[in-house]
Amino acid sequence: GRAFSLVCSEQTVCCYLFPHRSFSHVPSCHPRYLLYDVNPPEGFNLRRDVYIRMASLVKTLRKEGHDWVLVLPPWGRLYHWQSPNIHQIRIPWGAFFSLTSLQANVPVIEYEEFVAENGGPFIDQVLVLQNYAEGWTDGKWEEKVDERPCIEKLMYSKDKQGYYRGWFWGYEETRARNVTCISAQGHASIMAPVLQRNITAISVMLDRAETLLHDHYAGKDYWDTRRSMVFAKHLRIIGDDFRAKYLNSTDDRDHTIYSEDWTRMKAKPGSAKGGSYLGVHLRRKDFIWGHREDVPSLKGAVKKMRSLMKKHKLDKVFVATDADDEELKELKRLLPDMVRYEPSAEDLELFKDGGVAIIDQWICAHARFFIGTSVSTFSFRIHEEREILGFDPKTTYNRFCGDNEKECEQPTHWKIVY
Ligand SMILES: C[C@@H]1O[C@H](OP(=O)(O)OP(=O)(O)OC[C@H]2O[C@@H](n3cnc4c(=O)[nH]c(N)nc43)[C@H](O)[C@@H]2O)[C@@H](O)[C@H](O)[C@@H]1O
Repeated sequence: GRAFSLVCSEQTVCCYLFPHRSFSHVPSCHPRYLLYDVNPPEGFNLRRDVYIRMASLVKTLRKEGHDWVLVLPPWGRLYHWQSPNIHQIRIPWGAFFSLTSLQANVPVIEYEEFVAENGGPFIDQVLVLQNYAEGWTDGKWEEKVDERPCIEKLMYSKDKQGYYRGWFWGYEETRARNVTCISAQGHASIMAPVLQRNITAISVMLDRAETLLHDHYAGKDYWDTRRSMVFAKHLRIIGDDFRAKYLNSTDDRDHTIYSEDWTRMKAKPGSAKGGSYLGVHLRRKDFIWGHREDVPSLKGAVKKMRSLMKKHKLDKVFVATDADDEELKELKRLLPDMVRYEPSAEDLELFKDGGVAIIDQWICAHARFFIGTSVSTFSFRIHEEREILGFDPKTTYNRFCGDNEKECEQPTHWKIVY
């Protein structure tokens, strides 16, 4: 009321007295926190894509002069991370990515830092994003966002104290003060006015954040964020050692010098030569269960690998795959000379399934020639990594074709915008 307005006429006094409140008539005392989560079945590499959308939203909010910080959603409970007996929840981003690199793009903090700064595990407002129940009106696409009744059953429930409990990345003590549903159709930054209007909430979480589209796919902002997603150094070292030991590949020899500081990394397209091996990402499991037309049989894939090795005069092949034991046995029989990164039990425990996936991606990214799997985001992230390293696009944007696929369209080349 009026008393507040009088005391709070100056920002310093106001923030000292009421550190956790925002006021419309003075600049915010506190940064505001944007948290987010993604639909549970989505995998690691699609989640990396959603991060780019959220970073873009935070940039938009900050451009408008508001102090927002992005809170990194801890990794865990991923459907594809099935290695038994290892603890795979509440994994901080620092286990997989270089935090200083991320921070050079947009202010980010780990979830546990948020809890410490925020004075407890409370999220003021959860907005569950959903589509419009009525679909597109008149079949016309338009950007819009509105508070609407929840279409699906809420994954949050109210406790006795009136707080909402939910998954919250495996942090059982985390609670939300309020949960509402929002129908949203459009790019990530359509949320900016909604977040700004809702001025009393210091922390806002967008659930089902994948509902929002990229602000500008493959534009400068996209690439800045993508380039800032530098893999954690301890994982790159494992990948580099493996390359040197089993694939005779080093950065000096193969012209893949990497700068820790991504803002200085600007390799000329075609400058990278890559190690003298064929890099392969062969996605199996849920990609073959549906008998998809664009995914090859093991026999078909091996035939293609052999022909590429011959064509590019490569005597080694490195294979990254999520094939199950039975398929792996078959693959070893068909391709006895393939090289794979197979972590020891200790390494798996240390790096987890996510770290092992990154090591596989890093090794594929340094191959002289790469071939991946149709529409797999795992393969797409390798394309981007190779683009950053400066490979000729011809050696990167390749995918396997299904055994009976008629029109086997190859992946699109997305050039970096610096
Ligand atoms: C059908 C869709 O497929 C999408 O998968 P897709 O884009 O390939 O790629 P991702 O979103 O990364 O999900 C696939 C996951 O499977 C494991 N995986 C796949 N290939 C490899 C590999 O070569 N090496 C290692 N170490 N691990 C691999 C890894 O955990 C990876 O994150 C999913 O994101 C969606 O949830 C959905 O299931």
